[in-house]
Amino acid sequence: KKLLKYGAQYEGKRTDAAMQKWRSNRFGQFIHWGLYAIPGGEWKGKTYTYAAEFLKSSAHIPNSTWDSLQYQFNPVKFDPKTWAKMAKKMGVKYMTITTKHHEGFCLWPTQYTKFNIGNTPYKKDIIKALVDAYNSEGIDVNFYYSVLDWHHPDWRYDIKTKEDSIAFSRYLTFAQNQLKELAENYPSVKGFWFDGTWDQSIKKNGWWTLQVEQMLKSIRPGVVVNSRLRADDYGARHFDSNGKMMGDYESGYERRLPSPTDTQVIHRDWEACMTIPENQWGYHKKWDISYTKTPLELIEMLVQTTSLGGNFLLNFGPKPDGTIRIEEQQIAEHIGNWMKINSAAIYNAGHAKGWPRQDWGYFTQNETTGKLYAVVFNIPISGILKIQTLEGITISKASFLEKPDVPITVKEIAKKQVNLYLPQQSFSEPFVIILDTINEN
Ligand SMILES: C#C[C@@H]1N[C@@H](C)[C@@H](O)[C@H]1O
Repeated sequence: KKLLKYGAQYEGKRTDAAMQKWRSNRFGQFIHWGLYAIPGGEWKGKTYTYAAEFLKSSAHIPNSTWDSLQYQFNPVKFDPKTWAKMAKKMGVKYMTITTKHHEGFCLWPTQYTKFNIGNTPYKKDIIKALVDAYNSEGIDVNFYYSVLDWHHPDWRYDIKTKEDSIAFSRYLTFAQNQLKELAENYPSVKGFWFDGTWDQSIKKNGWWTLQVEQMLKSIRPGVVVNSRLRADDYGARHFDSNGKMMGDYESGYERRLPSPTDTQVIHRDWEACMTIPENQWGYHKKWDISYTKTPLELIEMLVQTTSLGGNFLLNFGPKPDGTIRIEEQQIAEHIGNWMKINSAAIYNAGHAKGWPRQDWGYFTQNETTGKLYAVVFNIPISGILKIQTLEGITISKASFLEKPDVPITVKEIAKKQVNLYLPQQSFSEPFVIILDTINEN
């Protein structure tokens, strides 16, 4: 066991109201928007297949060229209320917006660099507009902030010389000032989602990552900070050198989920962030440049995440004109229609202790009422859902969340073995069954 100054500051899940709200939200919308939306993955007539928000590096574009995109940024069709209403209908309870991505362009009128929305034809504070619009729909807003900054002259990937060290300390002061500005100027912010913290320069400055977390929590008590910010005394990230998670939730699941049987994750708060295309966070002109996930695949990811006690953050990459591309709108609508009927199995729900992943789907359980849900994705040919119950637990009743009056026959066929007999009908969407249980223990 190492003595750490910059390791995990506490163990176990936070139980305060702000964290309970963050946890109960379960389903969030990620938004990646910046100058990279303008070229949309294409440069000088060539299409780049790598992530569109990385086009600057994929196409080896110098800062002088890339940064001049700011003079073209003018999302004339941007209406934050339209985005917020779409998000509300989709059923998200929170949204995480890129205040500054790796390109270093800031969507708020920061006083610490001119490379911001104020110096574009659009001029207006996009962060404030989004915070106000989403909050008025009852949706919490978190800020994504990239510590990695391709634009800033004092950014360093590693600290090799005295000059590096002097420059990088200037950069850390700049970044901390920006974060202070974000925490102070947008008081309703509920969380900070850090990215771009994988380089040696940050690993060698773990002290700064703790200092930033403590600063944010002193300015905004209750604010939630992801594990990805943190490096400890030895440069260990997410988990300190003693294996303890740093920050308030684990944010290592990017474009992947834990395996459905990986019950390690249920012991901590965690979030998976997910792209709809294979690997595009920012807007790419060619939607079909890679596989794009269907609404049903995304709904299953949301349910699988909930069943393992995590949050699911689904990404949208708005167009340079400020509209949401039609493919994303259609997916949002499909998911929203499903959530309208089934959100009881998601909101304030989590891992159903002792009820493992089934071939036909997942269990989730309401954190407050203990109500147990079975979310069915794969109906067996037999039409029988087989459930292995816990010792001393029997299922007394099963009913469809959507149509409670349609009976589902329940039959205990052996000790701890129950059959649910589904009605002979076809289902075109995943559905939720409420399970009433009796505890004979
Ligand atoms: C790599 C990388 C970044 N991390 C994701 C959350 C996106 O911001 C992507 O650009």
